[in-house]
Amino acid sequence: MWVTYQEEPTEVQYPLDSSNSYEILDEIGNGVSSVVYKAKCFAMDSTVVAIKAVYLDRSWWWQPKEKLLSHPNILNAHCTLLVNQLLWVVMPFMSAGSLQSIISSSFPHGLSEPCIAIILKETLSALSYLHKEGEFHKGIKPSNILIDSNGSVKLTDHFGMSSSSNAAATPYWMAPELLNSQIGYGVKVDIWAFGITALELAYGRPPLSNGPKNEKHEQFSKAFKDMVASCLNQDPPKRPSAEALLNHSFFENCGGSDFLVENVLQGLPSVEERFNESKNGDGDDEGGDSSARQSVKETRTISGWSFNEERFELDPVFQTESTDDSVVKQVKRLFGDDGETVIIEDKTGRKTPWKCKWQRLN
Ligand SMILES: Nc1ncnc2c1ncn2[C@@H]1O[C@H](COP(=O)(O)OP(=O)(O)OP(=O)(O)O)[C@@H](O)[C@H]1O
Repeated sequence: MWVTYQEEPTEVQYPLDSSNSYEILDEIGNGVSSVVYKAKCFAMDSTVVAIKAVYLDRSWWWQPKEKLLSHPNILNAHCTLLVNQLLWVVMPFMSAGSLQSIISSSFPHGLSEPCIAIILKETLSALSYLHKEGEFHKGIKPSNILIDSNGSVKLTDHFGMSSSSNAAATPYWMAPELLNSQIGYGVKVDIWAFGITALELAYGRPPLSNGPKNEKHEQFSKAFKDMVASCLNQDPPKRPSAEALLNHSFFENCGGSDFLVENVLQGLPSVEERFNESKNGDGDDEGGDSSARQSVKETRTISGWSFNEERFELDPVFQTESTDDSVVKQVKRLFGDDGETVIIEDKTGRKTPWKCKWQRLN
């Protein structure tokens, strides 16, 4: 049974009859296993909603969770319904769309620090709540942070994410421990992904993605660099909790939603215009990690990324300390032989080429 997360227990029940109650208006985004539409709900005075249509056959990691979550920075579904082979997640329409779509359309070199601070603080509030509830998100990235026309920030896509599978995680935002089957992982994978998200908001692209090298790091404050560095600690227990991060000096004197409206949302094309532009443009899609399909020229190690605060970039060198041949085989399978481009294919058939290098340490 699929269980819907609700904003508050409410008397208003969105209709579960797809054919007569909703009219699809526009496609506004897509992900690995879903398409997102802007739609109208007739039974609710033609309220505009977003419908995420999830292909159940491509979503092996989706697992319903029987828990009611309620937090101002978490976007909850109005209802979910089954339409042919699709699961429709009907949710409030966040008219400014995701940060991924905002950045790729209008801020290709990233946002200013005061804007980043507001967005990240709201995201942290949601994360701190989720972690206290014993949940973790595992999909923290700009395409899962949505903004409304009034500048409110909400985290989405926690619906049914399985905490027992790492399949849902996407390469750029994946914490090192998710790549090592021998060690466990927990809520700190969200803190790692939060750190990568911070870098993406600052640079306009996640570290290691394709594109011209951005030298913007000179301009970042010490507080920002320190905050990001703490999230990108290779040792999960050493990463701060979401709650502790909320008290970081980077978030002191943080502005409010009006500041985002003035400095980010004004003049922004509509979410549907942006989506059409991205479809007609250079092939960059809304999935947020499409450039992962290009080869990544850096080197990696199985123990993860090493973060260099001074240079403010990740040194992606994968290494394995294991003498166990099966681990080495797994590394080879994932990363190929030294210097090779390997194609990682997930169960949805999505292929991601990585140019990688790995070395055995012992
Ligand atoms: N409630 C919403 N309101 C407005 N726009 C939305 C809403 N939900 C999603 N979108 C838009 O649709 C795009 C794709 O969303 P989706 O959740 O499918 O992306 P994703 O997180 O990249 O995919 P995946 O879940 O496969 O990783 C978002 O980047 C955003 O622009």
